[in-house]
Amino acid sequence: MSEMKTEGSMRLNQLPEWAALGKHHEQVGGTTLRELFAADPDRGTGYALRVGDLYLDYSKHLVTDETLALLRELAAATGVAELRDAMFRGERINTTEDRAVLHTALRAPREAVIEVDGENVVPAVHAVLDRMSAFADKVRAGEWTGHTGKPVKNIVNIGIGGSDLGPAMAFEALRSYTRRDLTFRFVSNVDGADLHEAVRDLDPAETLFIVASKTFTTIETITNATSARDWLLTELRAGQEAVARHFVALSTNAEKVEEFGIDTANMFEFWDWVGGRYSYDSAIGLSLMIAIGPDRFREMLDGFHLVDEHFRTAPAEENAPLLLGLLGVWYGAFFDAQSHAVLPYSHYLSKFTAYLQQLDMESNGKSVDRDGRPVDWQTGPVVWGTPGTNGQHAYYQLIHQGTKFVPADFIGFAEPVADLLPGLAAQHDLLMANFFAQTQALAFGKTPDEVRAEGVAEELVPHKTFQGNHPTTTILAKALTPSVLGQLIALYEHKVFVQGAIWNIDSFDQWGVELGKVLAKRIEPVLTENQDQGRGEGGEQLDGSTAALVAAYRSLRGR
Ligand SMILES: O=P(O)(O)OC[C@H]1O[C@H](O)[C@H](O)[C@@H](O)[C@@H]1O
Repeated sequence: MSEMKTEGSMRLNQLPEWAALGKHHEQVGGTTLRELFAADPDRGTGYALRVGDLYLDYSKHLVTDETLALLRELAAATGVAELRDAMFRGERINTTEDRAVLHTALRAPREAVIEVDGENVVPAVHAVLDRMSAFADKVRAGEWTGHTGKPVKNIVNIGIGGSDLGPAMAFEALRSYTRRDLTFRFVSNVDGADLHEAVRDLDPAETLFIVASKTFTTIETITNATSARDWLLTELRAGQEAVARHFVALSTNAEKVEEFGIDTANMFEFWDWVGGRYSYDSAIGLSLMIAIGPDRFREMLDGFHLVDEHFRTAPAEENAPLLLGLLGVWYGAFFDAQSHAVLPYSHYLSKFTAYLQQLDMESNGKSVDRDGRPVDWQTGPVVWGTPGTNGQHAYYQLIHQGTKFVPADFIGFAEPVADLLPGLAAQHDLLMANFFAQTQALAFGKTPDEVRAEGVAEELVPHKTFQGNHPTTTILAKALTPSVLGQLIALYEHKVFVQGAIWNIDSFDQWGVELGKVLAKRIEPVLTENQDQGRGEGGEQLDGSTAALVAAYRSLRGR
């Protein structure tokens, strides 16, 4: 780490490369996309990249060749490539937790050698994948039976954050590849309603709970898992001995798994160098593997690996994660963009943006640099969005005509999924026509003169004018396959990495989630016990607002 360029050295906004971008922005920041396309009619093909199965169009961005060159110089000056190489080498680049960051090892081929503290981790990765495969095959074959001897048919993943969003998102994304005769549910919220709705119509004798938690200390997950165990044992009128057939664990913490009562023979392991939000291609993906089968799961891993290799080796000019990362830095720093929309035109990607929220916002929602100094530049954006075309009839209005500047990614597929009901595939062109039309409208808008030419009354002209100039990336692939999903996720993982490297923040810790956890623990007894309402667990005075809210809650509950 000591050779990292930015550590302890010049701050991002003191770099000459930063100043050069600022000056460049003053010169070209007002240039419109209409002007850029008029100046270069080949922009549509020139500003595009192919990575694996992904076609990535970045022509509708407010950049010129010079902007891109300056941004790449910034990446060079901030040591993005050096930090990337350090990550792939297994160095402890997560400095605040003193950990390596090696989600890329989870999809490395069997013969690869990646060392952490002198030990090659790849054999262990594949050993777990093999165990997962054997288990998934058993469940899929109806050979994994419950306590009463019935084959398991319902799989309920209990986890939260990275131990939920990844498998839940990928299950949804790859639904057409899943075993439709098995039922999959994902429980995350500590609100009992979540587990209630997940199990109320299930036969416990046919239900397998997968308790997914990296730490196995997360209160929501342990609470839900305990309730699930109580439900199962009560319903089956069985004792502790039934647990082994109905509960498996995905974790890095064997001790806690055992403490919970799950036999470590039924535990699928991963490692502290896998961050929660980077973990669904680890053992955390077991529910997905059962759903789509080990072969499809491995295809997905190959998709991830393909983009890992691209990120590691492609020259800066053609490096897609680098490009996407730099574009976000450009808009955050010089256009004051506060948010970034991700708008998939696939219903199967309905959880994709929620997944990216954790990936991006938990990684780059930081305000001190790697040396603990406050940053005085924008870091991670608010990531948001839902699948098209639904958003078009809801919040796109604000993107088109509001006062906010919202760069957006549009993700679409040339083909509908294979198993749609007869006739429904014909709707795909309509979906995609919307997909193309939206980025067109966002980029080029409609001028007042164009509105007038349509005979619109003068007083309505300002209302019907579209300012345009809203930048978008379009990502197009032939179909949403397991490999393509892996490629997409790796693309975003590395984009987030690039931005964190440039902003000089630790993208791999998440201290910001801790305070709320601690306070919830202190407040809980005040809600449930006959305790002085104004005081927390330790007898400390609660702040006025919280004390009043607790009093209102207790009164509503008759306590
Ligand atoms: O997998 P677990 O250890 O249960 O953690 C689940 C989640 O909760 C934590 O609070 C972190 O904010 C997340 O990064 C993590 O994915």
